[in-house]
Order: sequence, then structure tokens, then C-alpha cells
Amino acid sequence: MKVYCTRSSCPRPQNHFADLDDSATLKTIQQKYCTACGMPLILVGRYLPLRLLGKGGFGAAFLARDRYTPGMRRCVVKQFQPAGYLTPTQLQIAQQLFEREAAVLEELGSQNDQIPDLYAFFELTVQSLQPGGQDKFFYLVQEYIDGKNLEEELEEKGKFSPNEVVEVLQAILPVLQFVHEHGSIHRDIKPSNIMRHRNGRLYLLDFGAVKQVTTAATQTKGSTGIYSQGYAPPEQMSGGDVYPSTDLYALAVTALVLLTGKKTVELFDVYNNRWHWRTHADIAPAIADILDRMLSITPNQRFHSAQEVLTAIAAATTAPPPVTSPPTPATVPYFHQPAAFSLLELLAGAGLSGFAGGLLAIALYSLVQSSAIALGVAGLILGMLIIAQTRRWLDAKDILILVGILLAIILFVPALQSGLTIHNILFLALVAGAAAIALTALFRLVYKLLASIF
Ligand SMILES: Nc1ncnc2c1ncn2[C@@H]1O[C@H](COP(=O)(O)OP(=O)(O)OP(=O)(O)O)[C@@H](O)[C@H]1O
Repeated sequence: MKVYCTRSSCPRPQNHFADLDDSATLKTIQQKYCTACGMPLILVGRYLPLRLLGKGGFGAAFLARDRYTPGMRRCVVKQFQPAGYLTPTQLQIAQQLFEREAAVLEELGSQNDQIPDLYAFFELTVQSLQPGGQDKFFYLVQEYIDGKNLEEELEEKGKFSPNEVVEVLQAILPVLQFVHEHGSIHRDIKPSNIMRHRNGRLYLLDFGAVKQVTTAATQTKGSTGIYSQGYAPPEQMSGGDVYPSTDLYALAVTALVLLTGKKTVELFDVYNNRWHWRTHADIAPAIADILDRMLSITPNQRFHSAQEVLTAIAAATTAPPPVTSPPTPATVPYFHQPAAFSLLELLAGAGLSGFAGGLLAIALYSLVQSSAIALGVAGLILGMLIIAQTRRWLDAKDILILVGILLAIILFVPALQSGLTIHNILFLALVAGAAAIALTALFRLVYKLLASIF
């Protein structure tokens, strides 16, 4: 098993322990130490970091496993590890922010299912790499959100459609309303801090910069300077007080970036001190007006609460529907709407599913010697695979793994080969995959034609 060392200065953080592949040893072993720097690897005897997820302003995030849960639950271990030189005061503020992230997560995460839960918060003192010294590390363990953040989605599939952006707003505004009602301001809303779980649900991450409204008055202005350039409004950049509308501004910038696929600097007209974005996006004027109001330079010209924005969006998107018509996308709860598929994603999923279906049909025919039953059962499983993909329970990567497993089983068990050569098996499965791609493309074309007619 691979275990990742969390000491930032470790020269070789990747460790490999063959004995931990045995689940009994994994559950009972006392501790393991980094072979390069001697750092204890099993954090508080419980969490095993597997790999680095990324480094942020105040630390690193690791994907980890909790060895005290039956399924070795995945979790995210965040370590406080400020980058660059900080004065003792700045260091203390940074440490307070990290502790605040834990406190806020504990309170908010347990009450809102779009904020990760806090599992643990602890500190660790270890021997420093300098002789005689000691290093102190702070850790926060939270729920792992299995998905992609919106920055990654944007990189992968390109700009979002206006509907997708409205869905993001409708999913995140209630979370912001909840955060604000609990006396906090997030202060770091941006695409990389919004994560879409594989089931379609959007989560708000990274409460490290969160500021309690109640303590705002006692904070020295400009003392922390925690914000993301381009997303933070003027009052935050200048170190002034922050408000719920500070988060609304950043959410609107997030919407512009998703909608246009452009960087914030490309959308802000410094000369006139205003956002210049409408020419880059084709969105309903009523929604564009809402975004522009959220982007007002002065906080009191923006909406005052997330709920106000939600109400404005509902008014802008809900045309009075006929009584019998299905709900419009805007009124369907967001979690029933997994993200739209790109054409490539759709065809790759279809091809892989078709390939898997072909392999299954061959294996089933060997067992039952009836082409009707073999094709019927393979078709049924293929249908289930397609449904699982459209609901985003499985993605193309999962189907690829399934194909690999099926192929390995069929290649190693001659009784499942229906008397065919390996070449023929592969050829037939490829034909099934190609047929699935062709059918999907045809359906999509017909669907688009019908949609454009009606
Ligand atoms: N609960 C989580 N579940 C899954 N991935 C997470 C979770 N929290 C953070 N990540 C991922 O870990 C990576 C690092 O996150 P982190 O919050 O430390 O920094 P960041 O958001 O990239 O930067 P910054 O702190 O400057 O905003 C990011 O890619 C983020 O998407």
C-alpha cells in the first residue's frame, strides 16, 4: 500500500509498504514512519494519506483512508502549512483561520448536505529535520467529495451553457443563504471551491477564509488579506468590512467565468472600472441584469441576500407554464439534474458500453447456448449500464475498468469464449461498440432535428 508523507519538506514523500496490503496488518499495526524523513505516517493512529490532492494558500490537501471504518472510508486530510515567509502575527492569523475552518465546518457541515462534514481536527508535534528541533502540524479531516470542481469541469468541457450556469447559481445560493444566516461570510467563492459530486450535487468547499460576521468589528482592517484575485470585490481587496453581498459578487464573477470560459482579467474593464462581459455570452437579458447587479462596485447596490437573488432568478426564469406541462429546468431541484454530457463523453460511454455488451453476449452464449437469451440478458445489462451513466452513478472510466475485467475473465476462461478465437472475440466486441456509437449519434441527431422543429 502506498502512504504519502505529509511533511512538506520531505524529499521522498511516496512510501510503499507491502505488509499494509494485508487488511489484518493494516487494521492492527501501531504506526509506520516515512522511510525518507521519519515522519509518522498514520495520523493519530487512524488516517492514512494516500496522495496529494493539491496545495492551497494555507496548506496542502491529501486524499486519505480512515482505517477505523469498515470500508476504509475515503476522506480529505488538510494540513496547515503556510507558503512563503510570514511574520509571527501573520502566522498566528493564518493558524486562527485554519482553526476557524474546522470550527465552521463542524457547525455548518453537520447541518447542510452541500458542505463537507468535519471528521477530526488535531495537531501533531514531531521531531524536526533540524537536529534538536520540533515541528508542529495542524490537521483537519473532512468528508471527501468524489467529483470534480467547476474549474476542472471548465478546463475539460469548455464554457457552460446559460442553463448550466443558472443551475449552479440555484444550487449554491441556498448554501450561501445558509452560511450567511449562521453569521459567516465565505469570502473565497470561485470555481475551484465549488465541487460537483459524481451524483450531480454541488458542494461549497474551502471555509479557510471564512469570516464570522460577529468578529468583523474586532478584526484589524486588512489584517488577513485572504481572497482570490479577480473574484473579490473592492471592499474585500481594500481590507474593509465584508458582507453577504461580498460573496454574491464573487459568485457572479464565478458565473461569468463559467459562462464565457475567460479569465477574470479579460472580463474586467480597468479603464472604466466595470465588468465588460455581455458581448462574450449569450444569456437572457433578465439573468444578465441580475448578474450585473450582483457585480455592482458598491456593496449596497447589490442584492442584500442570497435569497433575494434566488427570488429574482425564479422570476426571470419561470414563465407561467400551462397546467399540464412538466416543470421547467429552473424549477426542478438541482440534484435531480446531473451535469449535461459533452458529445465526446456521450459517444465514449456508448462505445465502451457497447463493447462491454458484446463481451457479455459472447460469455453468456457460451453458458446458455441460446443466442436469444444471451442477447436479451446482455441487452438488459447494457441498458442498466446506460442508465447508470446517465444518472452519473458510473462514468466512462468505470466502464473502462469493467471492460478490462470482463476481457480478462473471458481471455483466461476458454469456456466463456463460445469457441471463438481471441481475434474474433475482440472483433465482435468492437463491432458492438461501433454499433452503439453509431446508434447513439443517430439518436442524438434525430433528437436535435426534432428539437429544432418543435
Ligand atoms: N472535501 C474535499 N473533497 C474532495 N476534494 C477536495 C476537498 N477539499 C479540497 N479538495 C481538493 O483539494 C485540492 C486542494 O484544495 P485546497 O482547499 O487545499 O486548496 P485550493 O482550493 O486549491 O486553493 P486555495 O486554498 O488557495 O483556495 C483542490 O483541488 C480541491 O478541489
